[in-house]
Amino acid sequence: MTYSARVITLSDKGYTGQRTDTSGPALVSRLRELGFAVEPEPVILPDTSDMIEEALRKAVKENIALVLTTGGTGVSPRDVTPEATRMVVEKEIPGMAEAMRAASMLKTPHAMISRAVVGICKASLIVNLPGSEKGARENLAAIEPALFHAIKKIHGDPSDCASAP
Ligand SMILES: Nc1ncnc2c1ncn2[C@@H]1O[C@H](COP(=O)(O)OP(=O)(O)OP(=O)(O)O)[C@@H](O)[C@H]1O
Ligand SMILES: Nc1nc2c(c(=O)[nH]1)N[C@H]1C(S)=C(S)[C@@H](COP(=O)(O)O)O[C@H]1N2
Repeated sequence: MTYSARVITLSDKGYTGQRTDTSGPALVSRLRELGFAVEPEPVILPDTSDMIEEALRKAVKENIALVLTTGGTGVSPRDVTPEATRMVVEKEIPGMAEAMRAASMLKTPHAMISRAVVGICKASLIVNLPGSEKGARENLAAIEPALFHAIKKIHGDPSDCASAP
């Protein structure tokens, strides 16, 4: 089974062309390696709550199985990705967000600043990742071991959890 995926980059500088978005393309590339049918171009938006919420709802409506966001998880005044994500998700998966922070703390103490949220809306798993390419890659790597199992369960796989790889 091939699952669909979309990457959404949240970056004021990326949106206005002041910075080249390398985090979005890095995530697209990793998702492709993992076997997702991922759209080649990341969606780039500014750190604006309404626009983020709208983009997430659109992805849910289109039944995108995995939506990765990168950026806006920190504590800068304009960082609103977790709040916008919470407006959309019906269930949070705190363990996945905690796993990302725990693994990231082994890389940098700044990891504790990320307020990333992971949650589900209908058939979509939404994962917030930090903005830097390094942070985005490392956080995704932390949840990769449970990613397909989570997505299969979201899509109603009735198999026994204990027997799943
Ligand atoms: N989309 C991106 N691609 C590449 N590097 C990024 C991206 N977003 C952030 N970074 C890097 O991560 C660092 C921390 O990200 P953060 O979002 O706090 O920066 P920022 O300058 O507030 O970004 P922005 O104004 O674009 O939202 C940035 O200084 C930059 O080096
Ligand atoms: N694994 C990992 N997690 C990380 C980082 C990193 O380099 N590696 N960067 C941290 C930093 S510096 C910040 S400010 C927060 C939030 O980043 P964001 O505001 O760009 O989303 O993510 C953190 N999480």
